[in-house]
Amino acid sequence: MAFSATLSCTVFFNLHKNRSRSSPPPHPPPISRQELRRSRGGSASSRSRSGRIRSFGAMEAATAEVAAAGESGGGMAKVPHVLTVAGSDSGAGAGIQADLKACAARGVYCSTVITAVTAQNTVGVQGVDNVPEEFVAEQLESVLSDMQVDVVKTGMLPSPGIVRILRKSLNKFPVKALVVDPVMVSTSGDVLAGPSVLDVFREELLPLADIVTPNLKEASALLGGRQLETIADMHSAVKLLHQMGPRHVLVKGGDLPGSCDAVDVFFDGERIHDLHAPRVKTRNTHGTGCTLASCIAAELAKGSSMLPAVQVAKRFVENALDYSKEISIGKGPQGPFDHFLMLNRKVHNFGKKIVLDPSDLFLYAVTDSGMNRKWGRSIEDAVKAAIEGGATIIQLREKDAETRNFLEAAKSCMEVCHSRGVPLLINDRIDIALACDADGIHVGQSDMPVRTARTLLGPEKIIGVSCKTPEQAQQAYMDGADYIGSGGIYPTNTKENNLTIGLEGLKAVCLSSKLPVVAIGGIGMSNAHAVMELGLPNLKGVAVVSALFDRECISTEARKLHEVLSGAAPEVK
Ligand SMILES: Cc1ncc(COP(=O)(O)OP(=O)(O)O)c(N)n1
Ligand SMILES: Cc1nc(C(=O)O)sc1CCOP(=O)(O)O
Ligand SMILES: [Mg+2]
Repeated sequence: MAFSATLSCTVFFNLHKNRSRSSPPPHPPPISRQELRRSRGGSASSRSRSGRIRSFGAMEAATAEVAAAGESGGGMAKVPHVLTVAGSDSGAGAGIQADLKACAARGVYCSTVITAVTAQNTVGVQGVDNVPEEFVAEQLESVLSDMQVDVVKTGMLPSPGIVRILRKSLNKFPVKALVVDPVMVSTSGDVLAGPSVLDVFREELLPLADIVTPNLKEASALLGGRQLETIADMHSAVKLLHQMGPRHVLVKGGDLPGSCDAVDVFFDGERIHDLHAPRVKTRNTHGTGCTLASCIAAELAKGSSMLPAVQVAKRFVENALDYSKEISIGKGPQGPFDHFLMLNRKVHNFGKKIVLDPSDLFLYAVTDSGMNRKWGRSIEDAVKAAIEGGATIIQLREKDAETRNFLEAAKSCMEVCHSRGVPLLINDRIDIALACDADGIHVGQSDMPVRTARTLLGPEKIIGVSCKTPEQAQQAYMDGADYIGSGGIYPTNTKENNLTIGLEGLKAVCLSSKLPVVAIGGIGMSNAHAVMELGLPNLKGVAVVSALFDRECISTEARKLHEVLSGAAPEVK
């Protein structure tokens, strides 16, 4: 493997070195089979007519090595692979860049054949430079001759010649599916493929397509300027487009006037499906067409059939738009969205606090639904009062709450906590933590294992784990927990059948782990000082339930406890 990687880099470097943007060399014909054969067995590189060095010998050797490893069952797995044949968008919202991001987000490898380079931003398209047709052919040959492409997805095909070249390549190197996004006009209204392309597009490409995905304007152009203003018009359009040869048609109704849903119409040659989705209100829609088509291609590459592929792709785009509503890139009317935001919300962070500061454990307030009910308080009001009194971190421990109520309360508490700069953790329920985008969770020894929780939550979330023994404390560190909750320090009525480990047990846990520790169980005004007096460097605070929430005035109790912990006031008996 390492050997092939070295050779591949050499090939890239040699080609790259010899291509200067300022003085483009005359383009040589695509690599011929003969040329490849000539170079076999000979030197590791050969000089083409343009003077560029091509390391065909090296490339062949590398290919042979990989093929041999595959044949010998060397544990190599075929990765689903989409090749996008499209234009580059310098603003990276659409085109090749959107295709790469969409495929990566869907877990599919994406190679690229660039047909044109656009100078583009959120305002519009400032310039277009088509890649010479021979060089589009060369890119196609390079990828398709080597890389086991499953699905080809097309975007901007700016000249009839490029469409013909693509058709020839597809005849030479058949793939499982062809997804055609007939990009003609950019979202800003700039023309990316003129009327001269339309005929050859209809005649040469659509008959090969497994699906074509025009928006209303593109469908209208393909149908000779037919007016498409209603869903009934879209129904006629899909049938007419189907007669041009593609096996499936998806006409996207995003621009349909007066509809509150985004309705796309799908036709498989037999049945029409109206695919409804709620319209996401956002400025960040640049690149949705490219992304949708790439996601369809990605799902097909994974082995999906067409309708499920379209449905998954639609949901992905909706989700990405929804998650990206708040982002602002560029000054123009239409911004790009973020394909990875739903995976990496915390990377963006939007100014929120994300990692645990050990001093956050100082006065750790853990809620209890029974106590709030008893005192007639909402969880949100209880949390507000605890923070007002000085709580430094909140855990929602709602053992008997119904899921939907818990989630709604958790969302409100997130607002309360974040507006006050206090982290919010969820006890036990990773589903709730994910759904409300909490700062993390607290798990016990019989809850979800820390490693699994980490995989689900990602590297930025806080994970606390309960430990009663030194062994558990060592394991918590190895599993990647952020802190330890250790108890019960004293007997408690809040948690049934809880083992009391005492101050000695707490000391043993603290000494056997490098993690910050918070003490819990039966702690209140009368004994908090004794706990902190142990003076262990990683003992960072106390966690309390009843001492705050089973009292008449939560904020007053929190304030008094804070003072005791700070050593600013004498112990209250
Ligand atoms: C800070 C803190 N420490 C310990 C616990 C107890 O968690 P667990 O052992 O999972 O028990 P339950 O709270 O789920 O009953 C905690 N919640 N918080
Ligand atoms: C939730 C919890 N965990 C404990 C442990 O020992 O791990 S003791 C406990 C209950 C703590 O409630 P109070 O502050 O009312 O005693
Ligand atoms: Mg638990």
